[in-house]
Amino acid sequence: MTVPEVDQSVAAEAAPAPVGGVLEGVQVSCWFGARKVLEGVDIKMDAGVVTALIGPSGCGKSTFLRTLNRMHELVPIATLAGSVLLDGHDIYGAGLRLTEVRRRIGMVFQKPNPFPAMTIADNVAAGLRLTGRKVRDRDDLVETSLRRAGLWNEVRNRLGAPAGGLSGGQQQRLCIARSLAVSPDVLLMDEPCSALDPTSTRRIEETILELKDQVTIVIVTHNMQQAQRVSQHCAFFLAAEDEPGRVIEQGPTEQIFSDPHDPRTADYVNGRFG
Ligand SMILES: Nc1ncnc2c1ncn2[C@@H]1O[C@H](COP(=O)(O)OP(=O)(O)OP(=O)(O)O)[C@@H](O)[C@H]1O
Repeated sequence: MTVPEVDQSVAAEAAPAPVGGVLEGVQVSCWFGARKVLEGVDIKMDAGVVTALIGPSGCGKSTFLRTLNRMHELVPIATLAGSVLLDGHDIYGAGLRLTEVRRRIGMVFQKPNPFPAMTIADNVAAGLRLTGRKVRDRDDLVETSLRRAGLWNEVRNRLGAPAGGLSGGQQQRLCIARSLAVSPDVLLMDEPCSALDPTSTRRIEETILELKDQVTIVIVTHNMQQAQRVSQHCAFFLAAEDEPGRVIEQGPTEQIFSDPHDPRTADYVNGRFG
């Protein structure tokens, strides 16, 4: 029996275009007080692509991530140069309000941070209140968001129970659902699995891959296997002694891991330091 060939052009046409924002850091430099910690970072984070930020501790990955939804400025001594564009509009410019920036560019943190005494359903809807959004069918939004975060089947019968009763991995997926409920264009994830066991980690990674074409994802990770499993674009950050961090190399994840151009990238991805 012959196996029919797949017409790639038809398959490509049939696949829906990825949804999500295009986020671009342009010559981003950061300071804490007089200390410069990041130098001239240029990274384009495309829709339909998971971008991984990798590099040893202290090289500025989280700082860069926090510039991407204006969380960097929450630190009183923090300053920034350069620009961050969301679909071509500067998120630091006058045209975009801060609440709109934070709605369109969500963040998931290292440690799951649901409101523990609040119900599971209320946690999902909490972002609506914070961003001043109204929805016609709250129950539908709760279900859709939990489904997108891969948590629905596990919690559908206890939506009124407190979120504090969920496992760590479930709490992290609840936080992802809470972020998704306000329809962000971009989801920033700062080591989202570092507090989780391997099974929960795999579940989050599956969720990331399921969401890839629905929202642009940028993830900071120390786990090289994770970067390879979930990302398609990868940027390697490094800070030399007493120097600010910078991007040494970036490109398709496969190339960064199999054929890095810079010997420092090769040393890092092969575990020779960091
Ligand atoms: N709130 C802050 N005040 C002063 N310095 C800070 C602050 N946050 C970060 N830094 C400094 O900025 C530099 C970059 O830190 P950052 O957390 O961005 O690095 P990182 O690559 O994300 O590290 P890790 O992988 O350990 O999280 C470090 O030298 C750090 O000490």
